[in-house]
Amino acid sequence: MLTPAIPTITLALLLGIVVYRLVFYPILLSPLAKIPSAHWTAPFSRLWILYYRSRQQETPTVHNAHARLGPIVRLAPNEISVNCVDGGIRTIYAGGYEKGDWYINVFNNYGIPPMFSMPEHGPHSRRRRMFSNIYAKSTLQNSAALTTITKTLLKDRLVQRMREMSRSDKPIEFYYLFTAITLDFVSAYVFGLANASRCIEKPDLDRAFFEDYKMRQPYQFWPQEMPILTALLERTGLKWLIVPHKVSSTNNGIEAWILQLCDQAEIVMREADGGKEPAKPEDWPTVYAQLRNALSRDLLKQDLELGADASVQTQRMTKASEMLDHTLAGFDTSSILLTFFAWRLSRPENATWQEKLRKEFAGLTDEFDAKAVDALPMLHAALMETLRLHASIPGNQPRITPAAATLGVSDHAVSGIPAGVRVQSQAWSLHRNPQVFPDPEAWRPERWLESSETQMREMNRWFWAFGSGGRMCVGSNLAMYDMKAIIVAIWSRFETEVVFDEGMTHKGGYVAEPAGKDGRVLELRVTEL
Ligand code: HEM
Repeated sequence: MLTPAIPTITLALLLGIVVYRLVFYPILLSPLAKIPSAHWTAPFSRLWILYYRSRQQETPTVHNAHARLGPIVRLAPNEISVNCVDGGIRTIYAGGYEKGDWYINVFNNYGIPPMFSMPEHGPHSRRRRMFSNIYAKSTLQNSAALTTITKTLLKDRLVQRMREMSRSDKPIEFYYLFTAITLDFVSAYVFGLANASRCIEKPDLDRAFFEDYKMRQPYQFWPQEMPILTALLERTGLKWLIVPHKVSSTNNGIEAWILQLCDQAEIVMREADGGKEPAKPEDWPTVYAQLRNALSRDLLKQDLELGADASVQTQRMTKASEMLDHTLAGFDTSSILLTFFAWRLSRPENATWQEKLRKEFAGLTDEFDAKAVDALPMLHAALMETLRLHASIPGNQPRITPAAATLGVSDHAVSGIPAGVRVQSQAWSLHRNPQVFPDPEAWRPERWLESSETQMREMNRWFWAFGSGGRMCVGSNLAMYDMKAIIVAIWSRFETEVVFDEGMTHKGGYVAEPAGKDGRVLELRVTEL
């Protein structure tokens, strides 16, 4: 008599637990239940936000949710977005919330995480300290090698290339021009000028590489948001159902290329170990060398644990993983930003800004004096305004809450948020707060020149193009250095006007390149002055 009742009771109990866990708790009892939901399904399902993530439309969708519901919104049962400084980015990012698995599921080059995706503080900050000196503003501005790199790349290569192109009377596609020059630039600092890419001299090849590189982006959704399903399909040989083979072969190609650049840099270093420094300082692989020397101090310890050969191989791949990240992060972000800068500057309504900048550049006694370029107020204002409206990483930067977190603006703060909640902020929304940036959709560099001291302080607190805290962009000074140098080189010699700009809206994902239309992005007519 008792036997049939036991499975029924067990089933009822299990059902009860499932209903409690998936419905009652998240909708009514969870501390997150106090947070307004971006969609009515958000308290019990991730499907709504996953849909927008899969279509690279998360950034505008979350932005609209904040505009409707305020600075803290719930995106899914265990996910929230926060759009404020106090109780928001200061608590989460300056407060050192950890990164979780979202980054490592994609940024795991050669199966080894670079510092960008390291989930934990300890290893991350050890690695990060290795780079603080070579990316410091004063190091960059005082580096004779970097000055030579800048002159060679801009004066000898970029300007020459633009001269040839402008003579043909055809408009120039600026997005691909910028991907080429920024890749050449960052790879020259990382690997040395002689070993760096030379894309600006062969832009068609660069375009093919870059299109392949970008083609991978929409597929990052799967490992990042659905890691278990992706791993399962990978194990059963069915991953091609969600990620085409071409994505893996492109990834392998990029990894092979960076490994080759690392091996070339290693030869330079070994020669230097043997007393033969490169004849030209600009050929020194600055970033590679820094990491190599710092890591080699750990080598002895690893030798004991792994055996000498295995540890040499691990170090080789560790260096390649880190260098791949710096090279790709460096050129992708800067080229997006420069493209939006060129667009804004070349539009008829901003013609006066082109004039103002040209006048400012004419006052330079040496266009390659990095300190003087950095101090130009109009250039700085125009770049800051472009970073505000067109941040290259405007999308969510997820972190994981510690236990008993409190988030949100003081009188509406939500406390008792449990550990393990995915929390994120986005530059797109922080940069469009009308109280801080009046008329937020307008490109008005004047706001960085004419605002009161109090207003300027507030603008700087909300400015988040490079993130903040211990995980803030390590290359922000290099980015400002190379973008400013490129702008001066171009607009002190050429005038630009828009021919085609129908593609100049942002994609809505984590990295937000221009959407483009029919393979065209931003075509400008260029006239040499
Ligand atoms: C306009 C140019 C750039 C922008 C807007 C930008 C933006 C950012 C942002 C927002 C982050 C934090 C991302 C997150 O936590 O999800 C980041 C991190 C990073 N960026 Fe940049 N970046 C730029 C240029 C560069 C350059 C030139 C380099 C070259 C070295 C670089 C290397 C890195 C690295 C290695 C990290 C990870 C830092 C860490 O985890 O400690 N970035 N960047």
